[in-house]
This record gives sequence, structure tokens and C-alpha cells, in this order.
Amino acid sequence: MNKNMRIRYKITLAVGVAVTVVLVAMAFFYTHFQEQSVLSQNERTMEKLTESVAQGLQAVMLAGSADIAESYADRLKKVTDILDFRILRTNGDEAFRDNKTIHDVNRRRGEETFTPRDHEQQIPVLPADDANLLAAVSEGRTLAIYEPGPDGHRNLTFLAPIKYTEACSKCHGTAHKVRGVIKLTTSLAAVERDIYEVRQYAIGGLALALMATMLLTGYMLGRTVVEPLERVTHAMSRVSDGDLNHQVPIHSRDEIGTMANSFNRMTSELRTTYDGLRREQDKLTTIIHGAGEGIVVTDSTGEIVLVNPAAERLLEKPASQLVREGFYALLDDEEQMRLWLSDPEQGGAITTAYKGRVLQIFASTIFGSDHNVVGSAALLRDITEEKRLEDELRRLSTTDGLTGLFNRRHLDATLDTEYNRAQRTGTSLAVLMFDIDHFKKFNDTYGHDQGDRVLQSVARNFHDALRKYDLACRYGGEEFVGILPNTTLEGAFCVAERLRVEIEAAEVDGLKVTISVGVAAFPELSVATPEGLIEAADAALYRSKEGGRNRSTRALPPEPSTPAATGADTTPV
Ligand SMILES: Nc1nc2c(ncn2[C@@H]2O[C@H](COP(=O)(O)OP(=O)(O)OP(=O)(O)O)[C@@H](O)[C@H]2O)c(=O)[nH]1
Repeated sequence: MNKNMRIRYKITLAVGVAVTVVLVAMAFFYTHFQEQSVLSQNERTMEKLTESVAQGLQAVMLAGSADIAESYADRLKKVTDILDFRILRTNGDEAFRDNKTIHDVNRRRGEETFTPRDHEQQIPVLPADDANLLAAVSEGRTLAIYEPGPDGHRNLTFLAPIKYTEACSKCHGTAHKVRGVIKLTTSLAAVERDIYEVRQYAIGGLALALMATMLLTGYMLGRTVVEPLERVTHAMSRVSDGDLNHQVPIHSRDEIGTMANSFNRMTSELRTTYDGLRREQDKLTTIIHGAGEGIVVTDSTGEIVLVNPAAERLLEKPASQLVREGFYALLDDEEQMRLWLSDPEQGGAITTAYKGRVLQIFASTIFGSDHNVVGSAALLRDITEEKRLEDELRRLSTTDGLTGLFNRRHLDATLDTEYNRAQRTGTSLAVLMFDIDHFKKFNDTYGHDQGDRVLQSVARNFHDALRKYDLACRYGGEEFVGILPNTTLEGAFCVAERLRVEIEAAEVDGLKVTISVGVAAFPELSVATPEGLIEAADAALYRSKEGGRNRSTRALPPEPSTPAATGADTTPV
């Protein structure tokens, strides 16, 4: 059966085939029984006819008019549909054609009762050993024999025995129970025409019945099954096309009605879920489009499927270009991107410089619930300003606002680090501490602003006097500390002296400024903590002040009996 055939035609065809088989079978049995019935009827009629012929013949014979029988048989032959009529002797020869019986009867009666024929002839109709003839003669029963006729129709031949009666024995004796056989052959052409007609009518009737059944079946199927099914199918196709508002009309409470009802409920559920999902999607789309962060998403094949406006802005490329160039080329560095995505620890942020700005990127692979890769995503943030503020904050938290040098907090942290490094690597670490001499007088005499300018000028000198790797800090008030990694005590002392001379030489607003310096160094000075170095430098500074100011003093190892702070080697001016 064609798979594309509509269900209406499939069912109608199936019902049609079933009904045809049943009707053909019924037609076959009907016509067959009809035929049997007609033939039986015909047989009975013919039997009665032969019986009445036999009786008539007997009556003629008893009336002594045996010669009439011959013309009687000839007349019967002319009856329509009677093809042949013969009165046979038991040996199969036709009776009343020769004088044998006449002679026998005359002899038995002892008188010339019957006059012999002038022209006698012997006509053998059936052979003496014909099985049917023998059956009719010996068993005394009537036989009906059907044979094909020359005109295509069947012929029916009756062999009816002519039995002896009491009256017959007077002329024919009692030697045989059956005296002769009547052979009557009729054509069944008329009967078969009737049967054919009946069959035609039956087939016509059946064809009409079949047509009516099929039409009715098709109509009923259409109304009760096919149309409701088509409505559901149509609705399903509309739903699959995205029209979730389509409902199947319910006309019945049968299985199809229940199915339509279930389908409507399912569609309604689907619509609710879909609406919810759409609302969520709208929200998500709004968030994605309005987000300050750039978002780029790919599908499982790596094709970019989503680029939000922020991503276009941050990457300075239109979405079409990003899609064309591909996910790995987002930051113009495919190798770097592949490295990030292949990192098992991915998910962390990567900060990179891009077109003069600082971008933070979260690049990750997206896995589905079945652990298969469903795509990749990149979240991009412009952290240029953030980074600047962070740097500024860090700078502010580590520097002194007035002089721009590092503050004491930063000094403490750095000193710890440098001290540990020096210990670990066995290198030197020097600390230089100085204080502006009589600074109070600048404030008191020229005002606080002038004092500030002196501090700033000294700080500049201090900063410029140190190397790149040294650290210049304002320790507090008019006190300054320098950390000089990889510097011996002598080296630090040289720096101190150079600085002291430079500051003395550089007047500030025409005012002469001098400083008193103390230097200490590890490991020349065996201190146990970083603070020990500061204390030693402070003690040396103290010695410079005591020694008359405007000078540098080396911290000396403490004498066992003398405190470290007093141990100093002062260079007088
Ligand atoms: N203008 C100004 N003055 C400050 C600042 N910090 C501290 N001072 C002043 O610095 C002065 C320090 O004075 P003192 O501790 O007596 O020391 P000095 O006058 O330098 O004397 P010696 O150190 O003994 O030579 C005080 O008057 C403080 O008010 C600052 O940031 N700006």
C-alpha cells in the first residue's frame, strides 16, 4: 500500500477489499445454490415428465395400440428443448422400429394380434454394456446424466426404466422386471440462460451493494475517524510550525475526542512553558544587550551565534566581522585564545591590553548536561579605568601626599621584603635616615607653606640622589628614610654625603637647608630584624645631630657594654 496514501483511502480500500471478498464469496455461494436449485427443479420436472410418458406409453400399450408409441416418440422429439426421445429395449436398441417384439407377443398370445411393420429397422441407441443403461435396467432406477452439448450448453439425459406391471405379463411375460428404458434428452440451454441471468443480477446487485457499502464506509469513516484525525493532524502541523494558539475542535467523547482534548491540553501546557521561556529569553536578551560587559557566544561547531553591542564596542569591530573572523580571533591573537580555552583551570579572568585599553576576559567552554561541548563563551570587561583607579589607589596608599615619596607603610613592607631577600641571597642592605636641621624655624619664621616647599624640595633631591632600585620614603614630619638594596655601609655613607652636600648647595627660595644623616647596613651590622636596621640608622642620625648637624654618621656595631644607638662613626662637616 502506498505510504503517501491518505488514511481515508487506505481504510476505504481495506474495507472495500474485505467487503468485496465477502460479497464475492456470498455471490459465489448464492449463485451456486441457485444453480443447484434450478437444476434440481429441472430434474424433478423432467423426472415427472418421463414418468408420465412411461405411464402414457403403458396406457397406450395396454389399449393394444403399441404402434402409436412410435409416432408418440416422434412427436415428443419435436417438443421445444427436447433434443431426443427414445424408447429403448434393455439391450440399448430403439423399440418400435423392428418386428421382433411384435413376433414375440403374437407368439406368446397365440394369435396375430399385432401386424408386423412393412419397413423394419434396427437402431442401436446405446451399447448393451452402457453403464448407465445397465444401472437403469438392473437397478430399476432413473438416472440423470449431464453431458456437454454441441452448442456449448449442457444436455440432460434421463434414463427412466419402464417397469413391468401385472398387465404387461400377458404380452411380454415375466422374465424381466424392467421391460425397457425411456431415454429423454433435453437441452439445458434455457436453464443455463436463466442461471446466467440470475448470476448477472446477483453480480449487479452485489456490485451495487459493494459500491453502496464502500461509499457508506468512506462517508462514515470520513465523519467519525478521518476528519477528526485530519483535524488533529492539521493542528499538530500548525503547532509544529509554531502556532501554539491553535486548538483542535472537539466533537465527540470517543478515543479521537479524548486524543484531541489531550492534544489541546498539551498545546496549552506547551504555550505556557513557551511563554515563560520567551519571557525569560526576553529578559536575558535585554540583559545581554544592555550589559556593559561584552558577550560573545559560539555554538558547538565554533560558529559565533551571539555578539552583544558591548562586545562590538569593546572590540571595536562590528558583529558581522567578529562572526566572519571567528571566536579565536576575538582579540587578534588566536594562539593566546586557544591557550586560554585549553586551560583546564579555565574560568578565571585574563587581563590583557587591547587597542590602548585594558580588557578583562573570561573565556570558557560551555558543556551541556550530557557533558558534551555545546559552545564557548567570552565575557569581556573594559577595566582600563578600574585599573587606573586601582593603580592610583595603590599609589595613594603607598605614597606621601606632600612629597610624592613612598610613605612609612610602604617602607615597612618593602624593608621586610628586602631584608629577607638580603638574608636569603647573602647580599647587603643599607638604610639611610635623615632629618632636616632646625626645620621648625622654617615654619615658625616663614610660615607652614614655606616649610612644605622645603620638604618637597628636599624630597626631590632625595629621590634624585637614589638609584632606580632604591626606595625613598618620607618617614614622618621632616624625617626621611632610604632603603638601598645591594648596598654596603660605605656605599650608603657615600650616598648620604652626596645628598647632604647637594641639599646644602641647593637653596630653597633663597633659604639654606641642611640635613643630618645616619646610615646602617646589613650584614656589617648584625641586626636580627629589619626594624633593627632602622633603629641603628636612627641612632646614627641622632649622633649626627649631637655632633653639630649637617653631617652623616655610620652606625657601628654595638659594644657589648654600650648600647647600639650610641655607636656611630661621625663625619664632621
Ligand atoms: N610645614 C610642615 N612642617 C612640618 C611637617 N611635619 C612636621 N613639621 C614640623 O617640623 C618641625 C619639627 O621640629 P623639631 O622636631 O623640633 O625639629 P627641628 O626643628 O628640625 O630641630 P632638629 O631636628 O633638632 O634640628 C615641627 O615644627 C613640625 O610641626 C609638614 O608636613 N609640613
